[in-house]
Amino acid sequence: MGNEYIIEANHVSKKFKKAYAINDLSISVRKNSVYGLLGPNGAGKSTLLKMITGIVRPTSGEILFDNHPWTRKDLLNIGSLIESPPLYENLTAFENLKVRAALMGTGIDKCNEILQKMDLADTKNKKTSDFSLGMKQRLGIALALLNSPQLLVLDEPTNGLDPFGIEELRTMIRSFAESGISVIISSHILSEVQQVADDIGIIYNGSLLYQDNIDASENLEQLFMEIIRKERAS
Ligand SMILES: Nc1ncnc2c1ncn2[C@@H]1O[C@H](COP(=O)(O)OP(=O)(O)OP(=O)(O)O)[C@@H](O)[C@H]1O
Repeated sequence: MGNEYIIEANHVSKKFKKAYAINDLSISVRKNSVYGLLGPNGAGKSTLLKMITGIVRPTSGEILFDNHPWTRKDLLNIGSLIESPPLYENLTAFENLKVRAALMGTGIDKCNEILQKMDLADTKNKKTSDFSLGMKQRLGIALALLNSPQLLVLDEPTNGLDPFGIEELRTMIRSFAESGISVIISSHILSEVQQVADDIGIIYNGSLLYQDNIDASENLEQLFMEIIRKERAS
């Protein structure tokens, strides 16, 4: 049997000037699972995800990707959508994918397959400047899937989406995990994470306060509030 985890962060810290955004934090993300990263504003979620995707370098500690120390090469196996999707607004969805595919040496067939998978196949000649927010998010994820990653990192992917868009994305995220892609998703919308995640981690002030499996019967809101309140009071 291979290694159980796609990502393990061991005692990772990130200091910006004088303050720690992440402070001695350790998490483990199981393969083929959806991991929900929760925490209030400013908790350090984005900073952690940026370290996993190589945008920010840890000040100390180590991140393992599939049981070896993270290196830039691992980015070939990581797809990410952090902040807004990097789109050429004057191009169509297919053209956006084609540009990225050419850079990565990926074939056109893959672009068509992903357009289909992300429910964008019928956008034809529409420029992405005319896309709805949901379509733009889906195209952002499509771009992240182009290199057939083992890990998909999504930072607040449902921000600004309507309930239909959120539901659609949830179904897609579940299907990724079922097809062998591990997913890390950050959010501060608890109900949304509860419906999609297998495991959750709650971070606050740069530290991990809680990590466990989650199921529908759990009162996540109560758990979250209790954990954060207890920490604030200490
Ligand atoms: N480039 C930077 N320079 C200085 N401080 C930063 C930088 N990036 C993040 N921080 C600080 O690190 C802390 C954590 O920020 P981060 O964006 O990771 O939190 P978050 O949990 O993603 O918050 P939100 O839910 O509001 O997006 C904050 O105090 C933030 O001000």
